[in-house]
Amino acid sequence: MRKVTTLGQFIIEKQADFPYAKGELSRLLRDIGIAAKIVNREVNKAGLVDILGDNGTVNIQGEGQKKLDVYADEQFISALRSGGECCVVASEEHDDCILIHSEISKNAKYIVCIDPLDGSSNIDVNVSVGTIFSIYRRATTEGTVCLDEILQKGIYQVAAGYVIYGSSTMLVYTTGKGVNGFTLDPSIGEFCLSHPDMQMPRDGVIYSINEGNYIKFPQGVKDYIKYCQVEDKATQRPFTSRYVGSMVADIHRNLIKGGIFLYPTTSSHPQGKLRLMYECNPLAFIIEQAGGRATDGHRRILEIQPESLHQRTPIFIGSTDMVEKVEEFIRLSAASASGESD
Ligand SMILES: O=P(O)(O)OC[C@H]1O[C@](O)(COP(=O)(O)O)[C@@H](O)[C@@H]1O
Ligand SMILES: [Mg+2]
Ligand SMILES: [Mg+2]
Repeated sequence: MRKVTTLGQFIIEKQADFPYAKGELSRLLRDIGIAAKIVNREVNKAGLVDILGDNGTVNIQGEGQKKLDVYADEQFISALRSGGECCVVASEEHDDCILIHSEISKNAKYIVCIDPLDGSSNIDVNVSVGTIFSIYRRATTEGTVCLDEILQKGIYQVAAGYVIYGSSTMLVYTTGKGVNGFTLDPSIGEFCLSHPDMQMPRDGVIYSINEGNYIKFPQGVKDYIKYCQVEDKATQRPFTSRYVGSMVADIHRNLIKGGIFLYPTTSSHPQGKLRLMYECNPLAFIIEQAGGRATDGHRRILEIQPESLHQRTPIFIGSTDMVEKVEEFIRLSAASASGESD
């Protein structure tokens, strides 16, 4: 009989890894798990409840909000508000951060940055979507939290994770001591440990990029895509192109099978499309903890100093050998471009 370890049990067990832990982070992760179950319940029957389609509102990114974006946002914020361990939330769906003022959270020291529903373009077509979260700790609980305390480099995350609402629903997270995956067992309503100590293969044969933007990509990225498509048995090329269009789903597949996900700058997104605080930092923390690599083409995503809540960054994330290869192409193309100008 397979031993069942629920997320709650696992979190408590792992608390021992942190001698000074008082259970606050454990309770915060518990609250996120609860909201994920509620969102999962609606996602699973999305066509039967009024949760598909546009919400008729636009977020600060200028993107039309889907009903499920707003619903998921409300569920996570309400769970964090009633849990008492979170003092502020920075969400993709809100221009400014949301201060949590309540009696139970007056000593709360955790900052949560969240993409409540990732892969919005896939909601209405029953393709995997997700939730991404990143957690920081305040240095003090004195006074009201200010923006500088939120705009911390990714290296200072105390935990990060994602939920994938796919053929099964999983929650994958790290607290800086490895990556573990839990699958929701609907029959007991619990996330159960199914993927202990996840390790990302050092190399892979899957590349994941929206090639529809090809002409808008920097030369180094175009060269890398050509490299992936060349016939070469020794290096198992041509590689396989896979792109779900939900970052969580593309990253999760590559975490298990090996591969690289690329979202470079494009002429329509000169800073890149994906958001540093609640998409790139948390997924970079997970992938690095699983033995992979995550950069903006030049430096670690986790070393980028954030300047604003919704700032974007180019991202190259996945199996270390593959990310190093695309960085090499980016360097070479920059070198030859500068060589041209001399
Ligand atoms: O349609 P594109 O330009 O390929 O972008 C897809 C990317 O945009 C996203 O949908 C952005 O995330 P949101 O859905 O949370 O806004 C990512 O999940 C995905 O990787
Ligand atoms: Mg997203
Ligand atoms: Mg989103």
